[in-house]
Amino acid sequence: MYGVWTPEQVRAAEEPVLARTPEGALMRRAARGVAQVALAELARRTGGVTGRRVVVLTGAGNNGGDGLWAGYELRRRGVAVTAVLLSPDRAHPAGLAALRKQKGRVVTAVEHGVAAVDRADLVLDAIVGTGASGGLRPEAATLADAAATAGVPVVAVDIPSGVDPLTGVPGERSVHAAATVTFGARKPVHVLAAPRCGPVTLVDIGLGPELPPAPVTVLEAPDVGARWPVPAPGDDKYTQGVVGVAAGSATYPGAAVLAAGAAALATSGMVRYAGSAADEVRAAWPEVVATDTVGEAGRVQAWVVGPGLGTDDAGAQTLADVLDAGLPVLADADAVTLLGQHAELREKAAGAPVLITPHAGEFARVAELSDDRVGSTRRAAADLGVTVLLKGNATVVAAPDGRVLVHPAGSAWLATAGTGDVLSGVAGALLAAGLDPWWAAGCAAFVHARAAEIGADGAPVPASGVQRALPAAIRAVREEAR
Ligand SMILES: NC(=O)C1=CN([C@@H]2O[C@H](COP(=O)(O)OP(=O)(O)OC[C@H]3O[C@@H](n4cnc5c(N)ncnc54)[C@H](OP(=O)(O)O)[C@@H]3O)[C@@H](O)[C@H]2O)[C@@H](O)CC1
Ligand SMILES: [K+]
Repeated sequence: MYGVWTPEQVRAAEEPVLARTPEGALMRRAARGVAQVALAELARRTGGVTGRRVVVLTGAGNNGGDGLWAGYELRRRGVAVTAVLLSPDRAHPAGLAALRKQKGRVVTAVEHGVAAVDRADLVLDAIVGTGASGGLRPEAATLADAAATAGVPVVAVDIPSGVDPLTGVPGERSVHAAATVTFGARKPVHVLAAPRCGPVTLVDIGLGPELPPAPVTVLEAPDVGARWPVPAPGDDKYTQGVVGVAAGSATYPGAAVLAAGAAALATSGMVRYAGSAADEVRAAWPEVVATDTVGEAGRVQAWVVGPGLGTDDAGAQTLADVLDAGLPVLADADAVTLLGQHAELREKAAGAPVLITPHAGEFARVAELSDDRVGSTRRAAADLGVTVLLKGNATVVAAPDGRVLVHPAGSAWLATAGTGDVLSGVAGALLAAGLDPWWAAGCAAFVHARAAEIGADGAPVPASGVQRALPAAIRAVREEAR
């Protein structure tokens, strides 16, 4: 796992390090990291570096300074470097002088910049970094658009300019980077807007000891694989955790089949189903023990409730029954809507080991959702007293105690109907196996995304295909944990 820090925390950590290092040393280190990545990209894409053309889009702040110093490093390796200065009077003086001394070309008129970008092999985006506010200004946007139109790859310095460093929300016009080089610590934009950043390289500038505990964690395959519940020699079907699934209806049996099947594939204990889609569930998953009501279901260690449940009185009663059982609960879809509608259900859930898994629309029924998805999810978890998993391009999970994780989107394959039902079955199975809701949510989101990638394999995949790929995904993360 690795941590993510806010731009403010990174700036605070930089201060003491800047104070004890010679002037400019941090920036030089950052710039060398940028140059290394740029050289590797040039070599990979064009087969060489000498004489290749790199354009540095240069803003007025220290991000522009990084770019100019990176340009200087590239000149020393024989690269033809042109810096386009967006604020000529405020360009970083030492960086500019160094680049000029190495005979780098410097232009200030936007049309000259556009012409240079058109002919470039690579563009360095040093327009703006953590000091950004709002989308790109018109001149910067014209240059970024020119790179996109000409199909010239962009390496972003620290962050893709025009994308909010804290929320990852792109401004109206912003940079699409092929790769990003960041310094000191990863920032939220790198995981919330991963597709905008491309692969992110982290350059160590010695901030480690100055950083507070990470406010946001990102899980990696070994974290998930090591925690995935598998039977030990003494286990039987009960000791591994029995999942109860209260989902689906005669009108929507599919949700029940997807959730119950996913639960059956996620861990090897036992799955019980309670609801009006019992026949369909039995037909698809003969190993699932199906009954009509929660009361008849027999003992379980955790409940999955909500997908396809309906939001009428019967649905509310089912949710109340499940919450009254005093077991870990995964509440998704209609169960989230019901929590939004009924204060007494929210009271039952508060403080219990409950995980809710809303998409943005459902989230807005239980809490306020702003552009700051991490902040919104953290607040919702604290206010509701339950763990919250907010679905979306990047998944955000927050526990009431303040722990937050983000699962960066690797692909968009999961944006299809029914995949949420699969996720709920997987997360419910992990709750039944004894994982705490935050870990259950993080591990389920990880494996779910991996299953989508495996299932898709370059072509759209329906939810049942994601479900079928679960064993391969679990196998892969367990393998990576070895
Ligand atoms: N501290 C250090 O030693 C180290 C710092 N490091 C580097 O410094 C970066 C932070 O530098 P920073 O604080 O100078 O701010 P920065 O991101 O360059 O932006 C400010 C400038 O951008 C402008 N601007 C704002 N919004 C804009 C927009 N939407 N579109 C266009 N322009 C916009 C704004 O203009 P103004 O509002 O003043 O007119 C202002 O001039 C950090 O990301 C990292 O790269 C590394 O070298 C490691 C060592
Ligand atoms: K940038």
